[in-house]
Amino acid sequence: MSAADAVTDSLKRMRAEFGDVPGGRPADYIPQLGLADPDAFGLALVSMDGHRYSAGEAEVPFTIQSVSKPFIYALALSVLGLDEVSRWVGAEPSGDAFNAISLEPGTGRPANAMVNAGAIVTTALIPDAPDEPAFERILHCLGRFAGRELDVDEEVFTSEAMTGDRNRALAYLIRATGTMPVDPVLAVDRYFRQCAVRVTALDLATMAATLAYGGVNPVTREQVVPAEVAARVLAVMATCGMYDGSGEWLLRIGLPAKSGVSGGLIAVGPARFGLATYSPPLDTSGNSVRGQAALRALSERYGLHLMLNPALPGSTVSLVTTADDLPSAPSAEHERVLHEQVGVVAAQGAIDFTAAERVLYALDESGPDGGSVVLDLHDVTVVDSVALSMLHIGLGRLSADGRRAAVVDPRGLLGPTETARKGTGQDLPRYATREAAVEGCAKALAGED
Ligand SMILES: NC(=O)CC[C@H](N)C(=O)O
Repeated sequence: MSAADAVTDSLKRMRAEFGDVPGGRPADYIPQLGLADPDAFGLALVSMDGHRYSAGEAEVPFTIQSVSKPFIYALALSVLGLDEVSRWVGAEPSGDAFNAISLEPGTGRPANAMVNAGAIVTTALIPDAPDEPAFERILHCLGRFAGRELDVDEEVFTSEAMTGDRNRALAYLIRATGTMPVDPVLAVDRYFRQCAVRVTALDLATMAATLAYGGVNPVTREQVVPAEVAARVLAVMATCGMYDGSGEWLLRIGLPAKSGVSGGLIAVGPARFGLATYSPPLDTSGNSVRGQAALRALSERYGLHLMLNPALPGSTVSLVTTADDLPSAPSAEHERVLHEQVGVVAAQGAIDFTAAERVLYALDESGPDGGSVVLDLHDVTVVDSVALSMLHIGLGRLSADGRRAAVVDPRGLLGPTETARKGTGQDLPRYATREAAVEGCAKALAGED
């Protein structure tokens, strides 16, 4: 037993609670999928630290089917860029079933890359690399998202190839509108292979977590796609990932998601977690019945809705002071200066745009006008590039207003002094400890007095 088993326990509870939700049946239009065990039910969660939790049949292999679509869209965006991909595939919810003929009037572009029409085109857009044919590239990309080498279930592939006339027809129709980059037969063959790649719920949760973590696989730590690509894929998943049920899903569950006809389902909590379920019985839209029920309950009970972001007061600035908590000074005069004129702002954790605004506001509130302020970054773990330039500009403005600033920056988070100088127009004194910084400010003030 370990403390983190509490997370596993909640997945197990979901499995017990929703394991016999009735309704739905495994897809059988691909005959091989009809053989799936309808009672298999696996759940998995992967955190941004790469911690993996699972319950039930989370390591039972099944074919990825449409859950591959966001990842191949990610590959296409990384290789070709958004503008080029958008010439071929749109990003509007189709409001139609996954296998609908949803082509944009006028251009003939498929509505989005999450429905079959758009996914077939997206797959067809992936070019051969000098050392890797297109399908190998697709397979490797899926494997990097999953953090292990994946393979193709040849039986499912053959089963779909023999019965997939609707997708073949779709591909021909797209070619007729002029938006199919390769031969339709080749495109569909590659797409069927991609759909037949074998994964487990744990793999899918890792793949979802990679999208959540800005394109970095949190288990292997590999940057699989750039952060901007991951963000765009999540945007399309949020609006189009659940086919004609996408709006309702975003409304109620509030997580970018993608389902597949073999019973896989992923949901992404950006910067928080990747979730996946596997349960073959599907509703009429082609989404896993139990998977949806479990994810809905998880989202509601644990407050995971994307738009539900209660701000955490006190999470960035841990101290704003003008006089308290300062070390005693060697002389009475020194102490007076210290207490009256040196403020301290201590920040903690990761500093992004939102956190930087809090820090800058606290700097203004701290200390008297004309006094000094010490910005203590000792407990700050990371400053992103946006926050970095905000801090430099803010500190520069302080000194332009006649307030002396010093920073406690033992790990050099504000960058080399030269960079800081360029940003702030001043030589910002750096100290290793808060005591030294306060002392330094007080001495400087006393010297000026
Ligand atoms: N929604 C899905 O998972 C569909 C994938 C399946 N291979 C098809 O094209 O029909």
